[in-house]
Amino acid sequence: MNSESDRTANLSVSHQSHCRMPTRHGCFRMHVFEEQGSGREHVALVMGEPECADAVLCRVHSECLTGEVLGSLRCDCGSQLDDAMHRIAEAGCGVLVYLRQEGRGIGLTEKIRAYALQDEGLDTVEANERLGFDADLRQYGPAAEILRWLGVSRIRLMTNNPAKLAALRAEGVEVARREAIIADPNAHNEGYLNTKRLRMGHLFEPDNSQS
Ligand SMILES: Nc1nc2c(ncn2[C@@H]2O[C@H](COP(=O)(O)OP(=O)(O)OP(=O)(O)O)[C@@H](O)[C@H]2O)c(=O)[nH]1
Ligand SMILES: [Zn+2]
Repeated sequence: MNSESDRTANLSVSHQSHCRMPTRHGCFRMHVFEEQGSGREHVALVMGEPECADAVLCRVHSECLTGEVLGSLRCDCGSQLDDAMHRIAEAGCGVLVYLRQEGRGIGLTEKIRAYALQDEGLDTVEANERLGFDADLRQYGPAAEILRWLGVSRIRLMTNNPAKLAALRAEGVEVARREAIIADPNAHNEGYLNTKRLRMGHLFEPDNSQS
């Protein structure tokens, strides 16, 4: 790992605090980072010694209060988060970066407005556009900085989202491999998952791939 001053030069996130975090998946180290400007508090959950490992198992996950806290079945976020933590614990080493960019970056209020529009028949992309937003406003610079702070440069990324893969690579993270992270569909999220596949290019085949 680089020195503290090397690791914090020109960063838009700054490390705030850390602790031991026992979970039902195992015991992680939890780090909190504050993003300058927005004040968003991003999280990293770390298991093992990822700075010593090659191609660290990694999930970069965006906040979804409804799916993760309330058990909403409108999306697949809750089960993806669970699966990612389980897989990192099974590997004994890995990093979960949890980014506070709710609703693909539009925030909770607007996401719930978008859900209401989806109940009227719009799909998830159309609903964002009707509200005056692009389909996806998320940024992955903070995730790349957090990984660098942790001393992680090469990862195996658990995702189905090729845009996330490309964005992390553009931010300087070396993604050695993509690993699929597929949740079981249900009657409430089938349409959403289809839109992600057809309009947002998400890959839902179980095979892992290089790209
Ligand atoms: N605006 C909006 N955001 C949504 C909607 N459903 C889920 N989200 C948000 O979408 C984000 C998760 O994005 P997903 O597209 O499900 O997954 P991903 O992280 O891009 O891709 P994976 O790595 O494959 O999971 C979270 O921030 C959710 O709050 C929706 O209908 N509208
Ligand atoms: Zn969700």
